[in-house]
Amino acid sequence: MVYCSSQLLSTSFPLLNPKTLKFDAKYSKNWLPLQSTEGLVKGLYQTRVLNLRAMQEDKASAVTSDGSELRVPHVLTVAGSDSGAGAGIQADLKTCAARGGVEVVPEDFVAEQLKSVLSDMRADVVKTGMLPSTGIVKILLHSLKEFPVRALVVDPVMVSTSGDVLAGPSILATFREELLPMADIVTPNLREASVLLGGVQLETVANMRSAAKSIHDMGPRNVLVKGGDLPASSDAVDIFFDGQDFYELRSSRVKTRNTHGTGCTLASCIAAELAKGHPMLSAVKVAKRYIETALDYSKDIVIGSGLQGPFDHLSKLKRNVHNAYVQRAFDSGDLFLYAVTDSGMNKKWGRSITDAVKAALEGGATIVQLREKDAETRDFLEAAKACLEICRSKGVPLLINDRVDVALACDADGVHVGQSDMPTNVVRSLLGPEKIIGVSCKTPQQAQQAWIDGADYIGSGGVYPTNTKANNRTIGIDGLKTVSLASKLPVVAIGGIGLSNAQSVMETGVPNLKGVAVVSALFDQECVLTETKKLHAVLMEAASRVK
Ligand SMILES: Cc1ncc(COP(=O)(O)OP(=O)(O)O)c(N)n1
Ligand SMILES: Cc1ncsc1CCOP(=O)(O)O
Ligand SMILES: [Mg+2]
Repeated sequence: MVYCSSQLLSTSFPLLNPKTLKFDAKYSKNWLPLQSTEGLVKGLYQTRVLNLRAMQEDKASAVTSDGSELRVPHVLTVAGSDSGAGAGIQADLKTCAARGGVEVVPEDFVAEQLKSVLSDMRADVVKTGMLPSTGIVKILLHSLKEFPVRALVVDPVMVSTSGDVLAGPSILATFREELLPMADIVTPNLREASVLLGGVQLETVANMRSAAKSIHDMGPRNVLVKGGDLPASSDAVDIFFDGQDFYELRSSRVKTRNTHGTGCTLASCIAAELAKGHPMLSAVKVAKRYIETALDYSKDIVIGSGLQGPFDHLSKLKRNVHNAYVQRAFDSGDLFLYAVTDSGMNKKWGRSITDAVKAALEGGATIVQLREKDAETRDFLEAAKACLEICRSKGVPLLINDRVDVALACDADGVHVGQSDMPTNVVRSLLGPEKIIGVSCKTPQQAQQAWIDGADYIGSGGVYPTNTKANNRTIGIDGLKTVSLASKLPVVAIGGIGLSNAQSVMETGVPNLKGVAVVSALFDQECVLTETKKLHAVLMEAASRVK
């Protein structure tokens, strides 16, 4: 058992040549001063070249030009070292580098180092991996009581993905009685869940659900039972339980031997997302998608000759090395006033797409979709790039309707697809874990499938008859309710919605109905700005009544 003693907390993609990847003090010359221009600070935030000494001097934060403090998300992991660099601290480091996070604990002063790091650098999240003795667990718990953090992520590493037993039974009682009650999330694989529960057989998804419930009874706020080893399952199914609801998280099983370190990586990714301030369920979903994407990206690489090989944590960074934009996480509140453009309507009123989008944003649109059915691909792409710049300047997500190719080409925030468009799971695999994907659903079955396929929200309608989409079946308020109740995904209502009926839509009383998507009510109008402002006011009024 070794604790990594590197001085460097994290690294950045300019340094991430896999052949030369080292965590070495010599990289400190790459340190960019934290007290600098906002642009540089943002660049730093994105590239995360963090040097321990500088971090200590600057208290892990910087001041932007508007005087606000910029906190650097910080994950401290306390885990074992894997000399093969696929699991343990090495997997944690690479995951945090890929997802944006920081960490390391020196070797022989566990208690002192925990104290010095937690007291001085204000870690947001602590993630644990292999903890070899009750002594170390107790030191950790003592430090966390003295210096509380926002979240504790416990990967109860007792049995590796390869089946090796990594922590003896002596530690089990301490895990159950002391560590788990402190955890915000615990992420056992099937074997670990079984060990925690005294050796019960876990062979089905139903078994995993009851295991998640029983482990939750031991005290952690959330439990993720990972079903990667579930026999006879074509999907990789995990069960997330937050004490109230169960969520079945599915991803396609990537056929590869390179699964070494997936457990560490998943927990590290959850920690990194929590450190960035994302809610638990969204952190877990992003982490699962990140694993799926990274496994798929590196399924064919051959490293070593063992039964399992490591995968490539930094695949996404390598693909997007020139792309400095860091997309913020999707928030269901973004669906509140969803503006969907229509090239025909803009032409009719003699305005460009960009002017239409600018006006909608000024009027209070909270998300924009470019639905340009008649546009030539090249024109669509140019318009999308221009609109994306406008939307990003306002912090509003921009989605592309139907055209995954256009979304990829301009790096849009996401895509909306319908039942006859590209399948959602394929869109997810093309866009990666972070992009926003919306799916049109008219039935409960479609809504359930949307969740399974990795959608972020559902668009449901037409709630009322519409002239905008030909031959569109109207499902009414009752249809909207049925679809919404069939899913935990947030829902936006669409179809024939405008000033006269938006309030009744919002007052349907379904908790996951988060807003309305409108085309003609905004864009088949003389003044987009005025109409958007009016609709915004109606929605605000409806929201205040619902509260
Ligand atoms: C938010 C939102 N919901 C539903 C749709 C409709 O999508 P689809 O069924 O694919 O039909 P087209 O819009 O492509 O004609 C949507 N675009 N947006
Ligand atoms: C794209 C779409 N999908 C279902 S209804 C609809 C059209 C909505 O347009 P409008 O808001 O003008 O009724
Ligand atoms: Mg479509």
